[in-house]
Amino acid sequence: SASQAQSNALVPHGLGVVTPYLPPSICSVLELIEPEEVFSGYDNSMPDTTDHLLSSLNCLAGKQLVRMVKWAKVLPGFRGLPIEDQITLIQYSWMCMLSFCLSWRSYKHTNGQLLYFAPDLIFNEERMQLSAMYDLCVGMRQVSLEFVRLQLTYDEFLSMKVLLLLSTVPKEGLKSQAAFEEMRVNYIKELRRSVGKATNNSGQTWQRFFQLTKLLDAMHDLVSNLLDFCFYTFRESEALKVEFPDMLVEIISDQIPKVESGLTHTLYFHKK
Ligand SMILES: Cc1noc(COc2cccc(F)c2F)c1-c1ccc(CNS(=O)(=O)C2(C)CC2)cc1
Repeated sequence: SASQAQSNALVPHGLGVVTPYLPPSICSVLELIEPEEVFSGYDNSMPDTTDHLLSSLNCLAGKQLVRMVKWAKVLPGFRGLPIEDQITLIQYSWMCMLSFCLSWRSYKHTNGQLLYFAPDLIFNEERMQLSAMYDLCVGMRQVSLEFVRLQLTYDEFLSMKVLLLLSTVPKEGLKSQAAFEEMRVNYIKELRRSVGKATNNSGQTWQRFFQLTKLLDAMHDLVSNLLDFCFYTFRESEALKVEFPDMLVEIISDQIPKVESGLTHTLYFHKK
């Protein structure tokens, strides 16, 4: 059996004492491949204007997307999916992933008080008002405050983030639905392990797992409003003087027709 093979795969070293070889755990790989924080390059000396704020958010999103694609390519199990499915999953989940990472940074750096888009682009109440998406910012801050209430751990965050990558699929199914479902089940197990660690495998484990999967479901409702705002801003970008980097233009142009013709399907953990 695999575990027998594992225990036989003893690694001899200098002292003649052998230690059993154990492959790195999934959560240690997720910690290793997590991208560094990105600076937005926002010119904080300039007065805040709506178009300057939104254009800077877009520039930041473009940089974060480049890192997200690099991250996905080394994400355990993702490379095994057909390239078309890899592209589809990133295209459908990018807003959800960026938002979830925003919530984590806001939780870690500001305890859910501010929206920590980047070290040089932090939204306080005033910038949220000026951004023309106050309600969306408040919604995001609520997610951050939920992380504070739950004292979300890094390992729980990392496995939840992979589950968000694997939560929006084409209605007609992926090219390799079986490979996708196997990967998704593995990361649900990984989340379960992270929750077990966070609760010392007490009776609280299942209650916490329930709360975290409820939180994942809630992300989709917020993100669908964000996407509406995104598509509107994208269509009116000339008139609104909001710049979109090429990376974003490409991904949004592809995504709009699919979302608006109802071709996407979100996998919820709980019934509505
Ligand atoms: C970067 C980045 N870090 O998190 C997020 C997502 O979270 C939110 C983004 C804005 C307001 C919120 F309340 C959010 F929660 C992004 C991000 C930035 C730009 C775009 C595309 N542009 S856009 O039209 O959607 C817009 C938002 C600039 C107006 C998409 C994501």
